[in-house]
Amino acid sequence: MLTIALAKGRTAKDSIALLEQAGIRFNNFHEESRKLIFYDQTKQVKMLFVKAVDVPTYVEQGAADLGIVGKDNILESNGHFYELLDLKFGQCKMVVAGLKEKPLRTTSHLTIASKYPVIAEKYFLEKDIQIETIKLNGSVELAPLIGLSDVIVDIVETGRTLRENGLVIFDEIEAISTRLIVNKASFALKHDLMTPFINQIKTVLEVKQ
Ligand SMILES: Nc1ncnc2c1ncn2[C@@H]1O[C@H](COP(=O)(O)OP(=O)(O)OP(=O)(O)O)[C@@H](O)[C@H]1O
Ligand SMILES: O=P(O)(O)OC[C@H]1O[C@H](OP(=O)(O)OP(=O)(O)O)[C@H](O)[C@@H]1O
Repeated sequence: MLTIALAKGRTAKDSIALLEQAGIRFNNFHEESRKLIFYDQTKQVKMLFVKAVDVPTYVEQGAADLGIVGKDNILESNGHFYELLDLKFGQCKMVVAGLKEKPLRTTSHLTIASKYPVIAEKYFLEKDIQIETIKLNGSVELAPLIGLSDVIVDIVETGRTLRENGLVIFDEIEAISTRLIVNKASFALKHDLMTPFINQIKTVLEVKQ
């Protein structure tokens, strides 16, 4: 059997739809269910329905053979696993943003608010800019408005949240989308099960292009 950790939340519907198109349909699955484990009709695939940020941990630890999760959480986890496929949904970008009347000063010490401290620190370290990171868990755009931080590192999709709070993008760090990740040992040891599974998903993605 293959175990797949699937991110709850925003991308869950698209993840389930993609697996269905690939012929993997989970019994009794609906997003409002409080169940956390689902089996496909053939009992070949077990799905763990987990918080997006935890998917890399499940896969790295081998609690799941595969994971479906955003590139943002992959980068933030610094995890050791294979990233096999770009599933092309959940598209957005990771940016540095701030108040338009307070442009980014790269010469002095900066305070960054973010849900993604690892990504933020890596970005500014590569630019040789000293930063202090304030970890927030949501509503990150508030931080520069109330003087909690100079800038933010966060996801932008439509740009509406930035716009409605008078913030602008200073730099784009990385394009984000949902990816298929695989535990390294499972990739070797469960190759016979894994290969058809991955190929089915690849075929769906090719048809969509
Ligand atoms: N506008 C967006 N905002 C946030 N994430 C987005 C957006 N568009 C696509 N995504 C992707 O969807 C994934 C899941 O987002 P979601 O908001 O459900 O998770 P989350 O940040 O863990 O939520 P929460 O902390 O509120 O539970 C993100 O990791 C990202 O890859
Ligand atoms: O560019 P937009 O389309 O406005 O989307 C971007 C917003 O969406 C996400 O927040 P989310 O909705 O997950 O809420 P949160 O603030 O609780 O993280 C992200 O952190 C931005 O705030």
